[in-house]
Amino acid sequence: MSKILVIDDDQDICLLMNRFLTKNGYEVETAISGLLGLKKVKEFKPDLLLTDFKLGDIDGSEVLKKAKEMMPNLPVIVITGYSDIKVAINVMKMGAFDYVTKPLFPDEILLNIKKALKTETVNEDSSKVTKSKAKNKEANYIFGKSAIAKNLVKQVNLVAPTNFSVIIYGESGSGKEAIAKTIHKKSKRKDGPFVAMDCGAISNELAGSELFGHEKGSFTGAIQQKIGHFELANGGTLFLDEVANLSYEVQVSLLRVVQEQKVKRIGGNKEITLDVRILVASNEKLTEAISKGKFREDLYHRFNEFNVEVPALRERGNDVFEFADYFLKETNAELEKNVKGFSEEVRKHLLDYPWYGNLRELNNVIKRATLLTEGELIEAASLPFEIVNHEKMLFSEKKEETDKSSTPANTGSGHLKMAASEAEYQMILEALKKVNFNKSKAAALLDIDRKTLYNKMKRLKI
Ligand SMILES: Nc1ncnc2c1ncn2[C@@H]1O[C@H](COP(=O)(O)OP(=O)(O)OP(=O)(O)O)[C@@H](O)[C@H]1O
Repeated sequence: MSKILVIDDDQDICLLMNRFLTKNGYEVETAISGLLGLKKVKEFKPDLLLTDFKLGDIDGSEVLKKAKEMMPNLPVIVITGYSDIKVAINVMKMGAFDYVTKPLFPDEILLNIKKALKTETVNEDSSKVTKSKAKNKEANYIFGKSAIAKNLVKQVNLVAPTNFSVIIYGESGSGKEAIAKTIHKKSKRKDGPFVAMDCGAISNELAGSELFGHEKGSFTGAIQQKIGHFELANGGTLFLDEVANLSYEVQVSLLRVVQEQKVKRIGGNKEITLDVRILVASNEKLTEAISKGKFREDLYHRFNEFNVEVPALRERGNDVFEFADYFLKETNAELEKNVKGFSEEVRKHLLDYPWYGNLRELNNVIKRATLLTEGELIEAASLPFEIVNHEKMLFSEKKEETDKSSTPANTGSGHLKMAASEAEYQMILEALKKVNFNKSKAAALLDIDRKTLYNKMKRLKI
């Protein structure tokens, strides 16, 4: 029976999740603060951690970091509000398995939990699993038809058959790992292992032994021999995601291993000869990391035999529909549903929204919308408020900025009614944002009843 720890400062959510997950066959523990939660990570040793981001004491990123220090392979799902999508992107960079947005839908959480528990982490015997997963993904890989996508395909096809190291740049969630897998699958090494390591998620102390392995007893805590990722990837490809996060000392050892194509486990004497192709990814330019003193220039030159830019989803134009159809098909299969497509209004939002979290965000939005859809088409009502209203919210943010620099004297004249509506619009939007778009809470904050709030939102087209 898998063990799940739920951390949420809302007692009711803890209670509900406990009941729901227990009913679904999990052993559950809950904690109502970050610090209590961390104590339970140590004692309960969960197989999965589900944590809210906004906790009473420390925040979700702190919980994630500390929990990963204690249990590096623990999958962590973080709960955020949709208005905090940038928070979600950051926790993903820090090694969260996934994020879910509020309001919570138990079925969606269950789906994520099952996926997280099924995904095997790279360890001594998992290189085969990684191999077969890469095969599946390649069959379903969507390239898109936009000019920018065609250019990406050209670059991938060009570099894949060579033995070049490649730096893959791209925003979070844009598909860097998917590109790395594709390069591997199109290379002569395709029958060898593809091993991925997320350098953003791992502490400095552990990064060395994850990469190079260690012998039993080589340091306190090394209770067993560990085979490093280089050895696991021998004969295949090693993908180092967020490579600029490795400490300077680890970078020194990494350079030596890459240059000599030989590795010694920490505390060991035997040299193991390697044949490993290295692909790395970063969402900041490594040249910038060099100028900040975060990344070694010699290592950069080793890796920079070729580089590939994965475009942001917002730059791919109509490709968004191809991805959306693909994610819908996948979700239909997963949920045994038969949602046929998207309404015209939804298609418009898919195209207009800036997708800060790229393909990962699109995938999550489509999953939830599919779950909520009972008819044949996904309608705008199943999309998050922030996506449907993003233009208004952008406008309100811009307006806030201009308002800060304006004085009553220079704001010009206007109609009194318009000014009153505008003020009302701003106050309602602010209140909604403050309470994560919970309408009951927003009504309480504004000291009006829910019905009045609904009417005003309708009139003001919020
Ligand atoms: N071309 C593609 N076709 C279908 N799905 C894709 C494609 N590229 C990426 N995905 C999906 O989008 C999600 C994000 O992709 P991926 O993990 O490769 O992004 P990333 O840039 O490596 O993210 P991060 O910056 O967080 O490491 C994954 O669920 C992946 O399966």
